Amino acid sequence: SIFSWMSQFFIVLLFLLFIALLGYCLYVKYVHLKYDHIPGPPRDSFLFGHSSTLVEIMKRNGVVHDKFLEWTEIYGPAYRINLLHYVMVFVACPETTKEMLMSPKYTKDKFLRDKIANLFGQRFLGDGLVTIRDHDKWYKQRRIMDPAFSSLYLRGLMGNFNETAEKLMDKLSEIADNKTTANMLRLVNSVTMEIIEMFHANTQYTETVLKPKSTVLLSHTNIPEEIMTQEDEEFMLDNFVTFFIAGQETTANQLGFCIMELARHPEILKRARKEVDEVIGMKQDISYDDLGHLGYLSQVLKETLRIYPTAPGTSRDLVEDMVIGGVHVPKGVICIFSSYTMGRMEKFFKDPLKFDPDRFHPDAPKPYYCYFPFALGPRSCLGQNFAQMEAKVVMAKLIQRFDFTLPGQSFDILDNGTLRPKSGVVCSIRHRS
Ligand code: HEM
Repeated sequence: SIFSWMSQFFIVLLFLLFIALLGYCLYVKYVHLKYDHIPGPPRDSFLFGHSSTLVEIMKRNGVVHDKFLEWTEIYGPAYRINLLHYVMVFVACPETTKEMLMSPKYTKDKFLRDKIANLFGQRFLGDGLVTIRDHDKWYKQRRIMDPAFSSLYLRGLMGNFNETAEKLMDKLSEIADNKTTANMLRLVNSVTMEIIEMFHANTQYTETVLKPKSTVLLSHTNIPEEIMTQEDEEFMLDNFVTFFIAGQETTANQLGFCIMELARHPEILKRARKEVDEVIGMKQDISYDDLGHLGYLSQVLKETLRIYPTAPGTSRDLVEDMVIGGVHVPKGVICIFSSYTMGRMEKFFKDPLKFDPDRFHPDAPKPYYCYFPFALGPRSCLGQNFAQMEAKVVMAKLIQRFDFTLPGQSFDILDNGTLRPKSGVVCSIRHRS
């Protein structure tokens, strides 16, 4: 009858599923055998590895990176975590960081980008420049984008940076007059949002990037006209989205943390203010050359990203066996590089939780592959200079005109993939006396 036929069918199906599951479990076991010599915390479960510890931290709005830091301190510069048949190795070894990030051989890993993007951050959705993995395709596109971030173009954006930051100053002026408080994180978010919109609308940029046959483009990149295709243009449109995600919040969050730390450290604020007064004085418009003279403010911004790297790390596929920090790591794992972890290790930065911009004094030794808030090497941040110019203009104007204090709030981090100040940095604002 049809019933016995169906029950037979289900029995066979169940049997096949059982075999498939068994096969998969054996494969997971094989993966464990292959990589378990790499030190690491005990697994929560055979199949799901360490994920329940991490999910639990995320559920209570904790910072997973603090767990990664703790594990690095316990298990050393190459430790392992598992999820299903995937193995991730967290690297806190400067030599390996140098070797893997500086070479195009180690491509961005597929797994983290495709499958659990939410676990480690959702900032790099889409098929834009951040997420593309194929080296040749990426290289071609990056060469097309580069001129839009050249110092020539960035110089031309100073007017926009000033104008947008000026709007924030108007709002702050009103807040100071009314003696109310300001959610600084929200306010700087509207600045970075407006700037990135402006950047997209900017005709020079549109011409450079979207009109492939423009002479500007060709002279800057030496790309023969005929290799620009319809597909390239679509790709560039994807990058609009990417730039929003990669560039807007990361910069706003950096500004938020920076304001938070300056409000917390009046002596550092005082030093930054002295420099701003010397370089800019009472001037309203900040010039490109002024930015070059704001050395201490640059140090403050760098130190902000050491403790609070708003895009905390990056990852690569290990395509060949390697010895990392004395541990033999067979190829096939995903290597995770965390500027958050390395930036907070006593081994690399003495008294790591102390906010001290002098670590980045021009005479101080440069951090050796243990500080990379914009990643490193060929896949490093394209918007780094853009972001730091923007941040400097906003900070310089703020310091020039206002006093700000934090009336009793937390300094906690909210980890949403990108890191941001949990409290929103609510400040009392006064006109400078
Ligand atoms: C403080 C602000 C910023 C921080 C901390 C930051 C950080 C980073 C990091 C860590 C990466 C590497 C990502 C990865 O390996 O997956 C990256 C890539 C990238 N960022 Fe930024 N970023 C910032 C601002 C910006 C801005 C303002 C833009 C654009 C206007 C931008 C555009 C990009 C692009 C296009 C890439 C991909 C580069 C490539 O792979 O060729 N970023 N950024």
